[in-house]
Amino acid sequence: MVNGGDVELAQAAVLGAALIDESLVGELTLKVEDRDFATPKCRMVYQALKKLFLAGQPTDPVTVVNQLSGGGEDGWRQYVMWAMDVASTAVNVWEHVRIMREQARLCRLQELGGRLQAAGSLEAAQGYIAKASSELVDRPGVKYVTMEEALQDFFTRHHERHEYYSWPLDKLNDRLFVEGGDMVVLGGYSSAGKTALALTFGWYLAGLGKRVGFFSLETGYKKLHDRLIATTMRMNLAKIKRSELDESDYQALSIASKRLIKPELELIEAAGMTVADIQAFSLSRRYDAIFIDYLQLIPSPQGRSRYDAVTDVSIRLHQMSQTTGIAVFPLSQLSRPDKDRDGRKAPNMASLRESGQIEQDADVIMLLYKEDPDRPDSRRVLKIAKNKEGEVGQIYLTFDGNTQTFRESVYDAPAPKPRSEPEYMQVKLGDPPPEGDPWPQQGAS
Ligand SMILES: Nc1ncnc2c1ncn2[C@@H]1O[C@H](COP(=O)(O)OP(=O)(O)OP(=O)(O)O)[C@@H](O)[C@H]1O
Repeated sequence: MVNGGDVELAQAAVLGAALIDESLVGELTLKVEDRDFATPKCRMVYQALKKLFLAGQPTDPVTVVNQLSGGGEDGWRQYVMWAMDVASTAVNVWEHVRIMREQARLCRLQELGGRLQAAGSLEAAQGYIAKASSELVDRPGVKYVTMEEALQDFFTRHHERHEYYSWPLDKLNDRLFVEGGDMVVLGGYSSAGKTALALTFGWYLAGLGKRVGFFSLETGYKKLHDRLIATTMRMNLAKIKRSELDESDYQALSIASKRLIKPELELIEAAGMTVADIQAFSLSRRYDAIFIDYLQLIPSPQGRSRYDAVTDVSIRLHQMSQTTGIAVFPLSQLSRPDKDRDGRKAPNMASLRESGQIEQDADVIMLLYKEDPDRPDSRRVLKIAKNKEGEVGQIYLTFDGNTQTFRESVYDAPAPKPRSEPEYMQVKLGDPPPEGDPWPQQGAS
């Protein structure tokens, strides 16, 4: 038999850790089920924590005791204090979760054993044995559905129009079916405008009511916010940078201030953050979508080579999107292509720098590049290079660097390739005139 005192100890250590370190609660709610707590009392505390967390309220000891006791004093305070005492720190919480889960499973098996002993028929005994075997193979976190459950879920899901993430570009709305749990990579060469475009996307999603985190591993929040003001207010970025705003600018900002502070977009200075840090922070801030600028800057413990490190980060980001249900938008640098004869070779998925793993993990890959690499004001091409749920293709965008603003180009086709010299000049001196001379001499019949 599992010792009752030991069982309660591991559970109390887990609950105590969550009470000591509030940032753990999000991850616990995803990884720990109610049934992992064998004791009803511990389960109640866990349910109270979850309820508060999901309602966006604090999960500190005072709030939790209040939630449990409904304002009246009935012993919960002593229990909560004791649990925090048992844990003392949150450092070993995942080891305690493992012990607690094993003990809970053993308790369930022992209970089934008792029922088996008292079974009144062979059929009932077989039922208990089947349950016990599924307890033994059942792994926490493995989700599975039968065809019957899947069909029921299908009807529920498609009864109403499914809401996918929206984009500020109509042509993306036509092609992409992105939802929570997807990983969408935005790749581009340096200065192509990845950050500017990602900020535009993040701002737009936040405006639609999503909670969005923008993790920048390369830029401070002030620079990002200057850009956001330029694009949302259509103000000249250089003017903002030089602090040359005039009276009318301040007036416009003051009129727009409500609109500027409403979106739930947060800018995070994330230099040095690992994927685990980003995940824990995102869960504690309850983000629906996160942008990460940019993937190659995320440190990895698997740092033997750049290839290993980037591969590891990509796998972890993918796991994070899948296990948390957060839509993850990592930005990625591209390696320079060999130019083709026109000097315009477009990037492809192989250009995603340093690891082919990114290509494997992403649900959608968009690549942003200048149509004419030699012109700063060139149109941008947004190439949908991978789209698991829809069509690939490309979209032409104009980019106004002054206001950091992207728009769909009216001319929806590649620009004509420049010719180094007019065709007629390419006829070498001494060659016979081309047939059907398109530039006949004046007066010739
Ligand atoms: N005041 C300005 N006027 C015009 N263009 C500007 C101004 N400030 C920045 N730009 C342009 O805006 C673009 C911003 O690019 P952005 O930083 O978003 O690119 P990126 O792809 O994220 O690059 P990196 O990977 O180097 O961070 C650049 O092309 C830059 O030249």
